[in-house]
Amino acid sequence: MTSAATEPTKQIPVTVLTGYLGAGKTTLLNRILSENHGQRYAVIVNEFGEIGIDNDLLVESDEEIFEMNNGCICCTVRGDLIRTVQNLMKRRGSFDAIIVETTGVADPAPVAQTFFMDDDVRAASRLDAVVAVVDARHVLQRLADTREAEDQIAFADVILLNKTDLVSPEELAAVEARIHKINPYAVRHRTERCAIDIAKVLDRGAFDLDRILSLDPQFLNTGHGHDHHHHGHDHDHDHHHDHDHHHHDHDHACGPDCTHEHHHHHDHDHDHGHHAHDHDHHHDHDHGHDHVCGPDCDHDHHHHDHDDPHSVRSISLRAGELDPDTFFPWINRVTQEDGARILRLKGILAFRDDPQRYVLQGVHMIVEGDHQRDWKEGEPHESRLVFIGRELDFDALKQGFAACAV
Ligand SMILES: Nc1nc2c(ncn2[C@@H]2O[C@H](COP(=O)(O)OP(=O)(O)OP(=O)(O)O)[C@@H](O)[C@H]2O)c(=O)[nH]1
Repeated sequence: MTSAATEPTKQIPVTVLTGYLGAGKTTLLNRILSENHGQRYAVIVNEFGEIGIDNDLLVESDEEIFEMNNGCICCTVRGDLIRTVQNLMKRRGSFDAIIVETTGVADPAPVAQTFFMDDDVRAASRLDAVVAVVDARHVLQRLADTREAEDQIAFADVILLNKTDLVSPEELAAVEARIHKINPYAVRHRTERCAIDIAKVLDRGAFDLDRILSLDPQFLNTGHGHDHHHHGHDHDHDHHHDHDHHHHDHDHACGPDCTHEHHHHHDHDHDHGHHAHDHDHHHDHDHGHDHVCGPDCDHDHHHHDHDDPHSVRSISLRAGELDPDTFFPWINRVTQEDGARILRLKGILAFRDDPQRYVLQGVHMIVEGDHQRDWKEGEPHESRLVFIGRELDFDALKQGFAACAV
């Protein structure tokens, strides 16, 4: 094990975990956190959507989890990420490696760039690999209707072709061929539920700056536009947004009317060795739909243009206890009828007379759920459900969910 005390100049390896919504990033992270590998990881998670469900879906572990909960990744990820990493660097020696889980709709390039932009961060850390988890079942669809899915694959050093159980061998071969065409350089592994030897994912020393510069000559050039159109592949995407990530400064602040909430890292109490993940979110969660920056916000909203009905948006619903006899028929109907538009759904649910928390997860029409753990003493029996998708009927979802409350 490495510690800053013995090797002060050792750079901390950073793994950036990417992959589209629902591909299996959290599943992989949970494997990493559960495995007995003798390493200590600092994990930074960033999620799309306002209520901190992802953190609740992580296994309880000794690891420290820093959550950057920004509904709109394009606004704040880099400033927040730099601050988070800078803070981490002050406590070097208490962990061996950093894992950054990006939100499913993120282009991984700005996240990776962060580790080259800031001098302190660059001196203290080294980008080890960009690992992309790919949903074998849905990836062809995603490549057709988003550009982030392709960016994620193009930037990856290691690709886990996951959910192999949901496709036929022929479909799998077609998906592999497509991925190879986008990125012939990445090491590919086929996985089911991200089952893989962790050594194949972490500490690979795989990030290849030369290759990235050939994809994106501006990668290190933080003052200029970040032009992704260099992949040299024959994709026919309609690039309707301009990828000028670099207009942001590192430390930009939103305008006075911006309703974003910043600084959401919950530094899980480290003094007790084992952290009670009490998820004490000190930000209020009263957002309804995705918040929108104010008129003075100078951010580029290319990732999700809030006015574009086709862009990816999320809604967070809350209720108390639910009646399972109403809820399950409703959610089945919603996912069957609207499944095509639902990129992702996640819920932590309280059912009437049920001593356990129930976790519900879905990607399009595939939905699964299970009890997670007992409700803790004094923990409010609250239900939270997040939908992320395109052209969702927010009012209908709201009403439908409300009707399931006891
Ligand atoms: N059938 C099947 N389901 C899987 C596999 N891997 C993950 N899942 C399920 O797919 C859903 C999404 O997995 P997550 O690990 O939460 O995906 P994610 O990429 O973290 O999702 P976001 O954070 O929302 O982007 C969950 O219900 C998983 O249980 C797999 O190999 N096969």
